[in-house]
Amino acid sequence: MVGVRDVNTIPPPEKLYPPTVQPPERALPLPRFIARFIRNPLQALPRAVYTEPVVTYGSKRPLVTWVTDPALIERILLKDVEHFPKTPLDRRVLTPMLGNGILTAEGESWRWQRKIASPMFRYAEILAYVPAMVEATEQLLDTWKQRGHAFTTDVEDAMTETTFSVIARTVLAGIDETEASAVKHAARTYLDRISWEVAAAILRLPPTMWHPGKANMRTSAKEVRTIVERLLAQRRAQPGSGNDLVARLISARDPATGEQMSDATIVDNLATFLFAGHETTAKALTWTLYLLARAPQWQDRLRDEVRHALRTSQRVSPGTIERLPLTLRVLKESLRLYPPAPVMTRLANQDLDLAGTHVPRGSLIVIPIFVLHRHQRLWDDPGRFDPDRFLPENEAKYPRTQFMPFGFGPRICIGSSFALIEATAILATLLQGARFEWDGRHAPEPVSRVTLRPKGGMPLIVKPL
Ligand code: HEM
Repeated sequence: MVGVRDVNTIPPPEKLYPPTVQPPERALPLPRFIARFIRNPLQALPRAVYTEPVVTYGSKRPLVTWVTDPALIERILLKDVEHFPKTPLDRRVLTPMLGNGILTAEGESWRWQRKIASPMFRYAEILAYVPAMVEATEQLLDTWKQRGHAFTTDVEDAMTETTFSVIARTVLAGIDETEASAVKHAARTYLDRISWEVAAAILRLPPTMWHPGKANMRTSAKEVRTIVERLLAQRRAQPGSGNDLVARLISARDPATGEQMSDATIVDNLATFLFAGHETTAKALTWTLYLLARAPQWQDRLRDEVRHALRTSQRVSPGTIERLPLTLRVLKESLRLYPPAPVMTRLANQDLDLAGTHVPRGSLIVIPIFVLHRHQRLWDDPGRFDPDRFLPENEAKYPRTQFMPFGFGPRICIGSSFALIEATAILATLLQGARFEWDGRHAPEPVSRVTLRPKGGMPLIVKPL
């Protein structure tokens, strides 16, 4: 039986095994594999991927090679990185929305863009955005407090609103509400049907092939890019304004040559930051709130930690972030169990051997982060929620590629500091203003749609404090 762990079998919170995907015992025949893949790609991965280092799918020529061995992942993403470029699949699926920005570009173009943008994403620079992150969260808390009583709400929606509001303030100050809501809606529509496009790419069907939602995906991509183009034009007309990422991208120069980004490249990257920068962090917060609602003792400990860290002040500030080690530990355990970007892909650009498995040139390599983080050989009791795995003395024992919610190597997420600071600031602020409780029933299946969504949303009981 493939499905979500039955709610009735979930043990009490001291030993919490939150919902996961039950993999098929054996690899499924192609038609069932594809049908299940379209519903939820994670449900198509056979159990062997959770127990073996390398598993291939496909009889003559593998359609997919799943790799979950930390040493092999390090080889793919770092040591032999030139033999494992990003895939045509990634480009096909993301380019209509993101163009040739940092996430999708390759070679010299990628290197140059990454060099120009990296300084803007340094930890110290991002700390300056903490007030914007706290303000966006306080706005949400205000609307909750106005209700004056406990209520059930979908925290997935609330977190998407909040992280988008942060991105709007820090990446694109000046975006108005109508445009912001159009971008949010378009990003959701684009991701809704993305599994069709991924499945078509795995089967090497032509990019022109029709599938449900294809036209909507195209329209959504166009809509986002038009809004971003208009905003950039506005900012060009008022040079020197603001400290957001648009202003920084406009003025950034290659330190060696003085070269600046073209408008087309700025648009690609703004679309990338809008898209990659809010959905992922929203999902991290959504799953964390679920875990805290299921483990109220952890929720209390975190609330206490925040109170102490705030000292005499009322609000979370840049200085508070580093005083919240327990909060960070819980966030990491949440990122382990529910990695917001659950899958990464690479292309083998030559014939090779991976732990005794022959992988022909042109093979699609998939690093299923979701499975890596729950691999039977790597983790003790992998399905259990246990933030103490990330006590410094425990964390030091894991190879660098055993826990990698942000990827690894030269293409590691440029926004990882942004995401961790933001998730910490938002969570700490939320815990000061509300309590989150579970309704005793909802056990959402994690569904991969580029980001990891909870099936049926994430209704939780919110009690304003
Ligand atoms: C919890 C939140 C986030 C998670 C889990 C996450 C995850 C990832 C992962 C796994 C990759 C590597 C993809 C690959 O190598 O194939 C990546 C790359 C990237 N992420 Fe994030 N991300 C998050 C937040 C952000 C934010 C906030 C931004 C920007 C504001 C961002 C921008 C990017 C960009 C531009 C890349 C491409 C980097 C490159 O190829 O050089 N991400 N992210």
